[in-house]
Amino acid sequence: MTKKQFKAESKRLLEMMINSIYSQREVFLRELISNASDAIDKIYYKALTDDSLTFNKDSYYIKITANKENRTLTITDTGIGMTKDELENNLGVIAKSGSLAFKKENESKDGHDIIGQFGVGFYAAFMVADVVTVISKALGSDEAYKWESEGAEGYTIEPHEKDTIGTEIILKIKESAEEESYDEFLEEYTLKTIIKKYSDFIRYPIKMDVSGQRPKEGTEDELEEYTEEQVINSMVPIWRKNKSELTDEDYESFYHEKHYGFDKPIKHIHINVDGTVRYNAILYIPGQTPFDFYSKEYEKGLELYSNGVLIMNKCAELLPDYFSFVKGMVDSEDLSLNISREILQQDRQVKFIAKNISKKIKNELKSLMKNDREKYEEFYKSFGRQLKFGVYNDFGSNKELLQDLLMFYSSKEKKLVSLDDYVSRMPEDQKYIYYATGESIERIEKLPQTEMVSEKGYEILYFTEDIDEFAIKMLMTYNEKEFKSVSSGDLGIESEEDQKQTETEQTENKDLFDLMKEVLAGKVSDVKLSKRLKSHPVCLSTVGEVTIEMEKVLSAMPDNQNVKAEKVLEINSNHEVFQSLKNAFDQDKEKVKLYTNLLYNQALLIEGLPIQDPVEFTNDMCKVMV
Ligand SMILES: Nc1ncnc2c1ncn2[C@@H]1O[C@H](COP(=O)(O)OP(=O)(O)OP(=O)(O)O)[C@@H](O)[C@H]1O
Repeated sequence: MTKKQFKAESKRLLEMMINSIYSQREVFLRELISNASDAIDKIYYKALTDDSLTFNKDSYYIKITANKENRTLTITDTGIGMTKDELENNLGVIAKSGSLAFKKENESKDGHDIIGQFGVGFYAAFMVADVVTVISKALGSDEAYKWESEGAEGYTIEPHEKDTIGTEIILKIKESAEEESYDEFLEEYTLKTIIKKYSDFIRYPIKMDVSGQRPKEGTEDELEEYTEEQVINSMVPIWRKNKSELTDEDYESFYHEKHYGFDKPIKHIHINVDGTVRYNAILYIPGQTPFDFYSKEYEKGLELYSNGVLIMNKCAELLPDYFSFVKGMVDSEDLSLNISREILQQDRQVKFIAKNISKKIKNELKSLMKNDREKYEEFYKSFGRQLKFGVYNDFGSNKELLQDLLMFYSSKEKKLVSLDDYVSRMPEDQKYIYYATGESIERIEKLPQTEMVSEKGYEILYFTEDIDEFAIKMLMTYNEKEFKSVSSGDLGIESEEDQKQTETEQTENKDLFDLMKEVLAGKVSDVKLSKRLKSHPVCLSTVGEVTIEMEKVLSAMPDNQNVKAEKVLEINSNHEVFQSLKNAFDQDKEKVKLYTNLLYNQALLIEGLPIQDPVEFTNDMCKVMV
């Protein structure tokens, strides 16, 4: 059986190419500049093996010239040029990439990597031009040729005059129609912006005649128009430079130039990886929280370059959510791009890079915490919350990675401490990592529940953010030490003797407590004596997973599921109030009810919880007074 070749309707194919590959028209310039850069690179490669050729970088350039009157935009390069055959084969055959073939023949050895690979970029010119004219003279040839096409209808090739080696591409820019304007592609400002955006790091100068006004010599206040040739691109990407050549100021200016932020970054991280997937990255930890950081509008991501050409403004896949504050860029030669160079067809390499980057950021933050605590605290104030969310999210799958970066306010140190700081100085007899939750440090300091733990000399971590307790619940332990809320039923501190005594007193007063429980039915699950309280008469503790702070957070959520903490009212057996309760129980049961309600409401207030019936509470207070 003979195999038949597929045929393509080339006219339709070209139309499809022109209209459906790129989502933004402006990338036509990126494609043509990349081709010009490839063409110069090819001379460079040839010079490596051909002694008769010398490659003097300074004599190679790309020039962009706009002519508003004729509506032409010309891209001139001093690259390798094309012979008649090459014009036919490369520009006359869709999806034929002379550059890819060249690349295969000349394996890249030193980072000069050819950009073109699909053989389609050139046709992007037809998105903005009615007619495309290519005049080219190939290296080593005496003849030049003109290739011309109006798009789908085909093309012509004829001999042409051209003195120098290289290629000139003349685009006859489309007339603007009602809703579609093409005029901007003849505007100096727009062209400059597009060049800066996509082709800033093309390694050859991209020149343009730029006009402006300047004070006229010999006059006081007269201005004169001038036009001068300027190089628009920065050329050498800072990320390809040697770290030792770069100063902090260099990194800072790059941060500002790229508009990553207006602030002064806390830290930069420069990564050069030459492994299975080669990439360079410059990452920044911003100095200030972006104003929209904790809102839905904030978009995370890093700039993604392939060989110095911008592919994506914000590649979200490169950053995990917990490091979403990181700014910067990644450049890799090893990305699998799709033909529009816009989205990645398979993101194996991106995943690999993302994983590496994450590890690197973590290590850098860890060393910042160790070596420059003050700076780390500054960072933590801005983005610590995001790290805690990171511990909590995704069912805690990143907790191992992030736990060392967490910090909380310490009751003893009166400043932020890490979990490692805490655990490493725990006394031998201390079983748990204690924490207390509340709205503010001042409020927590006054919590009755902290009394016993503090008296024992143990350090307490203060949790003042909504997310804190949730993150810690996800963590469960740190260095095999369990976390314990000072409000939890069993603090693991009470001596056996104390416990026995409490149990005895509890049994002796069983009827009193039963009555109090009856009064508070549905509000608390138990009423009991407490040894944790020193000077305060009452407090609330909780049983089970949901704590009072968690209840508060959950009830403030839009999809409030009415989750309640199981509360226990604890009474200080050494407080005079307990004696009053006992007396009331013997003499006047109504008074027990009154006192019980008062004490319960007081406990709620201490916890920052609302009182169900404030009027009744104030009436009860009055009853005690009169
Ligand atoms: N300015 C130029 N100088 C020399 N050769 C060129 C020039 N522009 C295009 N070519 C040749 O034409 C071929 C096709 O260009 P085109 O832009 O369509 O694809 P590409 O650059 O190979 O791949 P991609 O679609 O990935 O950009 C190139 O591979 C190159 O051989």
